[in-house]
Amino acid sequence: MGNLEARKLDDGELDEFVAVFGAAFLEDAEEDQARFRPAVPFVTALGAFDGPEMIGSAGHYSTAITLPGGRAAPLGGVTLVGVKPGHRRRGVLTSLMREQLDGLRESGVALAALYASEGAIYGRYGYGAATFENHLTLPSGARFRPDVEVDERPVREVDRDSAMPVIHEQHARIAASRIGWIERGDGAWEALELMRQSRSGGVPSRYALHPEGHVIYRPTRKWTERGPDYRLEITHLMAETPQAYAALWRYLMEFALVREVRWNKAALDEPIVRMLADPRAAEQSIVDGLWLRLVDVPAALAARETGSDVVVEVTDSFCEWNNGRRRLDGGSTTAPAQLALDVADLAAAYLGGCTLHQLAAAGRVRELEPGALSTASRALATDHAPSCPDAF
Ligand SMILES: CC(=O)SCCNC(=O)CCNC(=O)[C@H](O)C(C)(C)COP(=O)(O)OP(=O)(O)OC[C@H]1O[C@@H](n2cnc3c(N)ncnc32)[C@H](O)[C@@H]1OP(=O)(O)O
Repeated sequence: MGNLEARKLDDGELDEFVAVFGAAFLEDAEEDQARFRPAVPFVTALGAFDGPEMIGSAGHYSTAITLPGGRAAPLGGVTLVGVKPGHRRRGVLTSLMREQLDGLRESGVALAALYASEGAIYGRYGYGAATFENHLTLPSGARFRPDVEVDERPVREVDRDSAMPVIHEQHARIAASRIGWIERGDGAWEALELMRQSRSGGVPSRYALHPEGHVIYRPTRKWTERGPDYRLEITHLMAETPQAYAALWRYLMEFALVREVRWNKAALDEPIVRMLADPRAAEQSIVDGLWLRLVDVPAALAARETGSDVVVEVTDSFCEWNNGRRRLDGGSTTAPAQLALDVADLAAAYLGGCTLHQLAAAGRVRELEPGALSTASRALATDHAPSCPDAF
């Protein structure tokens, strides 16, 4: 490899950026343009170059994420990362991560997050798995417990143009109380939706509205010798009350022809599981969701409002400006450290997706002063499991 350089791209380079990302994912060149191009104007696009040839891509959206306590903090939503085949394992991704994290820090963004194509890639850059996704499957017709209250106002199917303004409003209201939810700015929703549609073979979404909630889903139609074997795949389901939530689920579970309802973005503590007369009816499988990076540890801790003065020794080999002792409330200190951990593990516990106790049990947090682990673990724990309904 000649001179490796990673830098911000200008508008004239964006088609090539998409082509590089497409090549990394072994996509068809023309289809890539159609799929991913609409998302590109919303990202800060970086390219890695070997001489004049662009060989790597990485982008990030400027967005915000809801933190425990309800505050929304600016977030770099990292996406479109790829390195062309033939140029891998020579540090190209590392150069892009370097450029991106330096840039985010310079622009004062304390948090970055991404969805990882493979789980072993991003820990080395200080990302920790901060939310988990519950891949949920329910058989059609599964019954609620008798005490579940359903808001009986009707759920109605509407077209996309009628649905989107209502969905935007409901999302904005609900997001403030959901840890891990990402702000949806102008246009970003449409871009994400296009990308998602392309991943599901182009099947268009259907939209069903309740006065206090909505569901976006796609049907898979299948017939067997024994009859219909349809499946509904939820992409978004959100409700402002438990009763509206129950109404949406009942709507989905009473569909004719359908055998199964699936949702790959349910939360770990998704209420539907506890609403069922037979909780075993729900099949659940858990995978990592959003990976989080504390770009600026003191600023990230201050935004999180832990209210804890436990002193942690943070190690960060990729962003060395974060190395050192901090109070959990973000304040600086000269007091001795009570806990020691890597920045990726602090990120894993930051939204409440796992506890410091769980990390310590895996040998990933060291308690330096007796009692400090419990105090700190409680300070970061949350009432609800963080989740993120979006993929980007
Ligand atoms: C947020 C997103 O967009 S996720 C999408 C990520 N993109 C993809 O998965 C597309 C297909 N894959 C690729 O394009 C590339 O293989 C990438 C981007 C994953 C890695 O790019 P590379 O330029 O090969 O990575 P680079 O050479 O900088 O590797 C740095 C380190 O990560 C390791 N690494 C890279 N990829 C992987 C992997 N898939 N699994 C485990 N380790 C990995 C390397 O071994 C290296 O380790 P070392 O520092 O100990 O030697």
